[in-house]
Amino acid sequence: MKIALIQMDVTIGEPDVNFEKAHRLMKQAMEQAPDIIVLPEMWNTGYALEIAEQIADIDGQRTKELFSSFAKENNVAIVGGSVLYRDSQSGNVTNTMFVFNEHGEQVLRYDKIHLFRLMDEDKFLTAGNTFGLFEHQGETIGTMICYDLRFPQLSRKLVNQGAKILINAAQWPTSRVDHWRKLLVARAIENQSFVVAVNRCGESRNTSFPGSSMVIDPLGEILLQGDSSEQIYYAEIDLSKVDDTRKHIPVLTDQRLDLY
Ligand SMILES: NC(=O)CCC(=O)C(=O)O
Repeated sequence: MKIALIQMDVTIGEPDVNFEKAHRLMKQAMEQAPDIIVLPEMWNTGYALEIAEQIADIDGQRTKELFSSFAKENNVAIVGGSVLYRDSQSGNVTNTMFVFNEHGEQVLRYDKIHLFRLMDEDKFLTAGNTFGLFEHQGETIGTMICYDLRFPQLSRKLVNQGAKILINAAQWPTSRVDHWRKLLVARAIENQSFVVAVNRCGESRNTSFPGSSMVIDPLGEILLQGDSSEQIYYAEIDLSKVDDTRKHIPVLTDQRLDLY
């Protein structure tokens, strides 16, 4: 399975600029014919949460149109990072990931379940209540958005439901990049899963973002470590490595779910 990681800079509060860029980078990513494209967190607007009502994608219309047509035309699945989304009925604003399969069909909507207070998400956004899981080429993939990474219970839940790859889409600042790297490796080792993590790069409102997108294998080996520039990275994933690792040390089988 070949995965393209789109590590993009995001222009805060400017959906038109970000849509144009995401589309351009997605087209560029197709030059190496990936099976899946992954975008970072809230790539449509950045954290301009105080004007969320004006700039959020209403009912995800624009995002869904782009992903559906692109996926179908290019025969590629899209894990759409996340977008700032506004529901036209309830008015609720969410940090929402859409996944489209290679036929252009939506296969997942996941609203971030852990809102990050340090960046005021709790003041402006509504948290989701469901999990990020979808099937691709007969395999189960689990998804998380940024801060979700700090909750090992969530990734274990996704893995217990069959995930062999955990994807995290993020806007994780440079000041805590050390946590980012260590937690990603920990999630891969403890769950004996591939971890594919796509972070934004660049700077917004005096906060810098390190890029540092990563791909880690089920033994915790780092297969890809991004730098801080706008880039598309590629990783080939051999899922038999997950089965081999889980056979060698059967952590999932040995869980005491009767006790915890
Ligand atoms: N966008 C986020 O959820 C950021 C999470 C973060 O920075 C962290 O330290 O956790």
